[in-house]
Amino acid sequence: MGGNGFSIIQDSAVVTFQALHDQASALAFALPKISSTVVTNDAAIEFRTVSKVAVGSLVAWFMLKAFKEAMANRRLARKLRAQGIPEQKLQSRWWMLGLQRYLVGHAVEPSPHLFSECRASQQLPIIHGEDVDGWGCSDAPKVYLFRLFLGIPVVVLADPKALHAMLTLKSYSFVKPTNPVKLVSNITGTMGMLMIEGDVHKRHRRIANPLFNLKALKPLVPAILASLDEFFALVDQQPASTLIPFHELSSQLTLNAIGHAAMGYNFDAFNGQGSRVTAAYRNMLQHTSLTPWTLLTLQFPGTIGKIPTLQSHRFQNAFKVVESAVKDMLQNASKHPDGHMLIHELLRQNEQDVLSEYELVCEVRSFLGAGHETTAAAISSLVLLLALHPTIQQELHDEVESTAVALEDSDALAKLPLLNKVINEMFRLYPPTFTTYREAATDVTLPMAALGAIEIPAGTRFEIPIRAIHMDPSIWGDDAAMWNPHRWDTIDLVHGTSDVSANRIVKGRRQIGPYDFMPFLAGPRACVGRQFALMELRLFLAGIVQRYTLKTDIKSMDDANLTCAITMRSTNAWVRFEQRSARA
Ligand code: HEM
Repeated sequence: MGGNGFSIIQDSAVVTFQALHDQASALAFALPKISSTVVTNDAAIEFRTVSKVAVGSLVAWFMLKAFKEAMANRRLARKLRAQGIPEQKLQSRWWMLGLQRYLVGHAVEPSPHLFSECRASQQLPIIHGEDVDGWGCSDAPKVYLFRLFLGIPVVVLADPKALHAMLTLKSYSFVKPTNPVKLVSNITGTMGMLMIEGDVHKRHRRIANPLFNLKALKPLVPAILASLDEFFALVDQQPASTLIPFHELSSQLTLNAIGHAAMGYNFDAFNGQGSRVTAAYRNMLQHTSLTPWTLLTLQFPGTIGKIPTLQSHRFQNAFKVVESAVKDMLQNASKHPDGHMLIHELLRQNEQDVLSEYELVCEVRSFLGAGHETTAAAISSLVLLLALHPTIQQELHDEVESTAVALEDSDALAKLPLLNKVINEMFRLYPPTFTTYREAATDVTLPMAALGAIEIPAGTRFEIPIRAIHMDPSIWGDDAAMWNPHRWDTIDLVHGTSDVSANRIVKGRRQIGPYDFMPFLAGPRACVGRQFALMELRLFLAGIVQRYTLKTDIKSMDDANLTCAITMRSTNAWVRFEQRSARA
């Protein structure tokens, strides 16, 4: 769409909007006069007039506001484009003069950005310059922008140098944007680490970091294994040929595990409806799925967000149940000052009351929320992938058996090479956190490998397309889309430097930088629970392949029905768990 075309539209639209607004304002001023004179004559006519004026004023006010916002977004996008950031082309050409871009962005198109599944395969070509103006595949700057409603520009950023600046060097200059944060705060409360920024975040992180070092985590192993045993007991009740919906059971397994290991709490998730808190969690997670209604409530919290629905009523109830259970957990933990669960360590670290009672509640809710769905998604993908790759599954079984590692020995498990490669390769292609978002808190300069220093105005939104980066052939080679744990035989994870692309292959080994592989993100806001998650996944996976042969009827991960809300996960992980000893 040419710039002139838009100017014409803009000018005539300004006139129209302004006229509407003026008319509405004039009518609104006239309103008292109209009411006083007409009241005795014809009440019905008066009511109709008043209603029309009220509705007209409201529409005019709303349109003017929307128009102003669309214009501000247009100016921002223009500023970004002027510095070389390309814009994704609109697919559809049927809206006059490209007005679509300024009203609904890419929302009405088959676009990688709203409801489409897990995005990477659609985002990748654009990162490489397809469907953007002026760039070819080889010299594409690994950054582009697309539009949301009212033309809000969102910069999709895969440039490692810029990611280094955004996530590490200037991490507090980029905050989490309001809408995704609101969605997550439904689960974690407003003062958990995922939500907070700046000095408040630093204060929380100082208290939380020691909870997740290896010394503090080791005592949790027996509790995690107890949850695995509960899972085994459940599976062993079924005939070996039963297909088990592991996409559901994985959530119950990880909820029990984090309950036992971190909070000393029994969620009893395998037991039918489970405890009230388990049911409440289920309700709350439903509330965070990205339905069009949820998106509208997030976009317009003061109006649509306030409309009471059955779902919001259920959510409020669930919220109260979880809140009061977490308070009980904290109260019980305070009676055992020498306890060795995460919650005891949290209270010990907070002896000086650095965190208020509400902040503590939010942190516990964050650990429960952030710690169970992500790990459930990961173990669900792992089990399905092994069922789909019987040779790797057998190799892994042999590794666990031949080294005779006791599951209790988390240090020895951490050293099993294939176990770690299988987990890494799952995180590469099926990262539970498949994408994340940031917003510039202030005007800030962002260095980019291909474009130099870019001036970023405050309020600019960013998407970090984690999964697309993990699938980029220019990073991982031509077989990037293939699930192959043995690729890690010749990979070096390079730390501390942002860009290794110039020297990608060194002595036959592929160099992967910290911003090429980010299942837990990077920098000061990377996942605090990373070591806990890895320990849990190693225990689960080693325990499961030691005991069972995994089989499935689906043919590939394409049939796994990956869905994306806060996490990306399979909703079709039907797997047979055949006991190895029973088979022999
Ligand atoms: C497979 C499992 C997990 C994955 C893939 C994962 C991934 C992530 C990612 C990508 C982030 C950064 C999000 C962002 O800033 O945009 C994050 C943050 C966080 N994660 Fe995890 N996570 C996992 C498990 C856990 C566990 C087990 C816990 C706690 C018990 C946890 C607690 C947190 C917290 C509190 C944050 C916020 C950190 C901060 O902002 O300082 N996560 N996680």
